[in-house]
Amino acid sequence: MSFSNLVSDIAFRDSNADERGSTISHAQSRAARSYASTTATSVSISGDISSQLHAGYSHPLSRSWQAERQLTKEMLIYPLFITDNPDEETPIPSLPNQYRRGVNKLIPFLAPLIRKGLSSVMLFGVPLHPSAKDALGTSADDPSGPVISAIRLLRTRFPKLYITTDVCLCEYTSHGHCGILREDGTLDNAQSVDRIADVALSLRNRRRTLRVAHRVLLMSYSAKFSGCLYGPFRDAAGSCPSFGDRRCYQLPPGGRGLARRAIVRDMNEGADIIMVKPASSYLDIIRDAKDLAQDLPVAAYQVSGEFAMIHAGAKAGVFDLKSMAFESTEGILRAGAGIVVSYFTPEFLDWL
Ligand SMILES: NCC(=O)CCC(=O)O
Ligand SMILES: [Zn+2]
Ligand SMILES: [Zn+2]
Repeated sequence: MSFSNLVSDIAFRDSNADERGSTISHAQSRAARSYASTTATSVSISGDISSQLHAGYSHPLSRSWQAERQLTKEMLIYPLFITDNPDEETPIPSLPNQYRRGVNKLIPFLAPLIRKGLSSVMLFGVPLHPSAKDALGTSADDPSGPVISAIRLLRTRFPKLYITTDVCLCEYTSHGHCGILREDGTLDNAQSVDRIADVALSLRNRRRTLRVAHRVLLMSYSAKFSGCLYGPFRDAAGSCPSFGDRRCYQLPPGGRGLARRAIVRDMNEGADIIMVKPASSYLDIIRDAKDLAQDLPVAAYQVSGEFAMIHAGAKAGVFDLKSMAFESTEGILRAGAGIVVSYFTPEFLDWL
């Protein structure tokens, strides 16, 4: 009889001990309870089993072993806002410690972070000149625009830095929506997808297709929910819609089924990474993504509103900033993410 058979046999006998009388030893009974409590939830167990869990949290190391995944520096992607004014460095009021920077400010800012272990950034373009915005988001693929200039610079100066770029039109459209609109103000999906694909190609220096451009990894914002949590980002990026909202092209917060369908669709279309955003209010969706896309890394974007809330809570004395930053991130990892896009990245590089 194998050990597990033996234990399950004991577990069975123990669970019926009240009626039949038990002859098993205390130690056996504990093993049996432990087995039963993890595998046979329908079996009711009498007696005090709480103390046997204590070993798991009585020591910092045994506590750390309880996590399937520990946060490491490599999991973090740091979002950056790049403006078209090369010398700019302006704090973003609603996004504590975050700045809009021009390309001339990037190297001095990033060099110390890279020394501390920063491995990846996500670039967002923030054109400040009103002339940079039109209905089609024409400047999104301007070769002299801020993002493409920043990519060139970072490639040269930090060859090991993993550069990711947001591909969207909202920073470049006069109406602030993420795609191309029809005359009645609704989103023209087919035209938008074509345009966004062109922008993606331009970020990869006009290779024929992204797939031909080897080593381009496609991270899909598969499960992007509409809602309140993007507010500070829109301040930062100047991408607030001038009318309406994004509810017709981002998921409704209650729409778990739609999110699951979007994840499966994107997986079938060849996404390399599935992203869920926001993160903390959508932990079930992160878990869904990990279950549905088992062979793909899952990323979670702890968005600007989540970051701002944690700062606001800490400032109000509700909790300690560092403890809360870790706790929220642990929740995101526990849900299933292996990559976290986070404005806390510079702090984590110090804390980890
Ligand atoms: N594509 C970028 C966003 O959707 C905004 C994220 C944020 O609010 O930080
Ligand atoms: Zn966006
Ligand atoms: Zn957008």
